[in-house]
Amino acid sequence: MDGDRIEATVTRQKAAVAERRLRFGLEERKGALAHLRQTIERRERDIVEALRRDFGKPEPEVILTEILPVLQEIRHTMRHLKRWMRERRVAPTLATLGTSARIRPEPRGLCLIIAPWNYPFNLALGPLVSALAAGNSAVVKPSEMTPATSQVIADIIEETFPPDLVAVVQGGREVSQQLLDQPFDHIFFTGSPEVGKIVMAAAARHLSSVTLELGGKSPTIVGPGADLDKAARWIAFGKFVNAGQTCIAPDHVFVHRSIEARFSEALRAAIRHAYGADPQASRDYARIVNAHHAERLRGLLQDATDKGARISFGGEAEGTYLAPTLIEAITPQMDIDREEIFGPVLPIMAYDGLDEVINRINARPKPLALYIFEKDAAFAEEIVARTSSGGVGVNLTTMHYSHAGLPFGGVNNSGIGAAHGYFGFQAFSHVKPILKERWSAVPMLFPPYRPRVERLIRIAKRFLG
Ligand SMILES: NC(=O)c1ccc[n+]([C@@H]2O[C@H](COP(=O)([O-])OP(=O)(O)OC[C@H]3O[C@@H](n4cnc5c(N)ncnc54)[C@H](O)[C@@H]3O)[C@@H](O)[C@H]2O)c1
Repeated sequence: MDGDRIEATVTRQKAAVAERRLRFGLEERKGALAHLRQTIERRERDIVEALRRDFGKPEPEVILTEILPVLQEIRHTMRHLKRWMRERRVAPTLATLGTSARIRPEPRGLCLIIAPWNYPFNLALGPLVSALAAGNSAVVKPSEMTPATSQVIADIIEETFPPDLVAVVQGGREVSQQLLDQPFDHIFFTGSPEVGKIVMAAAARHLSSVTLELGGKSPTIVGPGADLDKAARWIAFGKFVNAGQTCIAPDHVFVHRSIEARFSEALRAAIRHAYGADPQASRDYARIVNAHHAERLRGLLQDATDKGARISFGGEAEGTYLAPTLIEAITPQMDIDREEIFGPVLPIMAYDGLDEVINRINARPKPLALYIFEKDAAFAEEIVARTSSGGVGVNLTTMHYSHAGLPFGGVNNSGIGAAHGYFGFQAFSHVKPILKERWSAVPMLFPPYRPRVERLIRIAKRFLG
């Protein structure tokens, strides 16, 4: 799409924003969400097929990780929207006696949603649910790396919404940057921390508010008292679902030295159980999104093994296939220890004392997720208290994403703001305080400051300050 068409799309939406404030109430928003749900359900086959074409995503995985989360977001939002939209009365404080106060969530207005390629359907339409729930219009920019899915998203939106409410703009970096030149009221970006910084700098030009859902290296700690089979199953799922291309995948594992060998064995068994002896032949194992990323991952493995790391499981690669891979003897000199892996390669590092692990985590940018496996609750509590991360999973991985009542997001390098349910609604709303005068005494303190007024001001300071 060229710059003029982008500008025309944005101008048309902008013109409709003011008028929509009056007529896009609870029923209209619920109607829009119900309509979106119907189109998604009708187009389910096309969605499954597009994701298979884009990166061989197994159908059950498409349903579990792409379609279900969006439908769940719609269901949860429709059920609670009335309450979320309600104005909240606030009791007067002593200083504001004689007034009535309320807080009214209002649409931010014109929103831009930029999505990544790894869950291209879920991460484009999930935020759109929250944007519509909060009464906004939106331009959605899906990822150029998943063209078939981006086209299905465009078709679904065209079928469901007038373009002055929701429009899709397809394209890559240049198109994204042209969009970022426009004066959006809010930008909801999901992607890498590097591009997140570009988005935030662009947002600063218009002082657009931002929600940034970013990535990073999410650590996993397996304590000496962990249920090893359970830990292995959850870690294998979280790491190898979508062939590791998951923002909240365990990036690497710290395992207590006393159980290292047993954990490693349990993890291999869990991988074999999920994907068989030859994962390349499994219909349940996805591919790397494209040749560039497959090459990047092979490069990470090569760099690590050149510098002394040992592949203890997997490692086979062909085209965009990369086997579930376990790698050991990682050192800080290796790229794999610095970069977000974002693929099916899991470094396993033995540790002796918890301080060592916590110091390593705290020396790095704050992760999006942190996982702890241990039966002793105090062990997990200590880690939670001494580290900062977007979210925490105890004795599970990735599932905190699916809890509609929890905020989902990162902290600093892993993100700013939160998504999902009420928190997504809030991200796309401005909470506006409205204070109305009834019989306030404050005008008694207005100038001219005669001695009596000054005395009153001093009394006010004594009693209210
Ligand atoms: N926090 C989350 O919810 C979440 C979810 C999924 C992925 N991620 C993160 O996303 C990253 C992987 O996704 P990706 O590779 O698609 O991310 P990316 O940052 O490369 O791209 C994301 C989007 O930004 C656009 N873009 C790319 N370069 C741009 C530029 N210079 N200027 C403006 N726009 C640009 C792309 O077209 C795409 O639509 C990983 O870091 C992962 O952890 C985070």
